[in-house]
Amino acid sequence: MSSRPAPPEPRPITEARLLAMVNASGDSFWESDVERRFVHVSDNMCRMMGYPREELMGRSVVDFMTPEYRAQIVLMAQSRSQGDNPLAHTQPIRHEGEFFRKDGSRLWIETVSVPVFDDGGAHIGYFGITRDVSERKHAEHALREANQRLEAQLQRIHELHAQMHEQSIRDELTGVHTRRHFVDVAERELDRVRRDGGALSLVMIDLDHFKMINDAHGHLVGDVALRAVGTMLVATTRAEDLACRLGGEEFAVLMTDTDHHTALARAETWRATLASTSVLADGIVLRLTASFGVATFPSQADSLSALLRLADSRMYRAKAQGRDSVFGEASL
Ligand SMILES: Nc1nc2c(ncn2[C@@H]2O[C@H](COP(=O)(O)OP(=O)(O)OP(=O)(O)O)[C@@H](O)[C@H]2O)c(=O)[nH]1
Repeated sequence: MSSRPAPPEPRPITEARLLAMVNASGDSFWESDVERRFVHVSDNMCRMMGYPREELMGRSVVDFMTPEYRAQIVLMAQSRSQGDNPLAHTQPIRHEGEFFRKDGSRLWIETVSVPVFDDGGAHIGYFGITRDVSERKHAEHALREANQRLEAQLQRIHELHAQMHEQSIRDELTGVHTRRHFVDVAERELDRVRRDGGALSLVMIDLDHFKMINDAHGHLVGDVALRAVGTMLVATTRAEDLACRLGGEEFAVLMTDTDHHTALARAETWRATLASTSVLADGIVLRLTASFGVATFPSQADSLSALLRLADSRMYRAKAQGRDSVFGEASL
């Protein structure tokens, strides 16, 4: 039977072995006086900084910091000295920043430092462990950049989405809204009036003798005229109004919170504007007029279809009485 080997003798830790252990950890170790001038730097510290030991000894750790890092350290020192915690100066502090290496390159490091006191309790300097965190910092930077790119792409997608939506509800030729969008919004607005009270009005607009323009000058000239009407409506309607092209040379404007009297006056303004404006198309000067029918919800019609029918019939009354005019209830 073999006897068990005797247990090893406990070894007291010596400074040399302690340093070997610190070096084996891969971290860098240093000690400074109260002015933060190095009084000891480990092999790893020299390697990491790219300096021979003799060029580091006696220099202040602050000399190697980038200006941003220095500013951060000054701020930290200020906030610690302003604090009322008497233990503040005995606590370890952790900070991150960039050092300049001997070859001028920058190195991201993380440092934990603690104040050092002599046996009599006098503050004699600092002890620090410093670690190269460049890889993590570069990864964080790359991640931040990737996030920023992603956010920019998302923003662009939102913009395109909004642009596509805007295009889908706009009539391509005239720039006013499409009939479908008009019906959606109008139904919602009628519901709102049913719920909250008030009134809204609809103006139906039909260009006069438009066929003659097409026949005399061609469809493209007719298109220019339609575009001019659209531009005039977009420019002269309020943000809360909804101008649309119902089809062909027929337009409509839905006016929220507008009584019949006001709607008639607004329609008269559009009639006069159109009649006094010349449109230049392909070298031809066109004079346009239109007939307007005005109807108001809920006093004159109880649904959207009834409102459209009433405005349409009044628009035909305006045509019948000689065109270039506005017809509404007050005209009866
Ligand atoms: N250029 C062009 N013409 C269009 C468009 N849509 C409809 N039209 C024309 O608009 C004209 C409408 O004519 P009509 O409905 O007879 O009415 P009008 O000539 O305006 O006469 P009144 O309405 O009675 O004053 C037709 O010639 C259609 O071809 C379009 O998108 N572009």
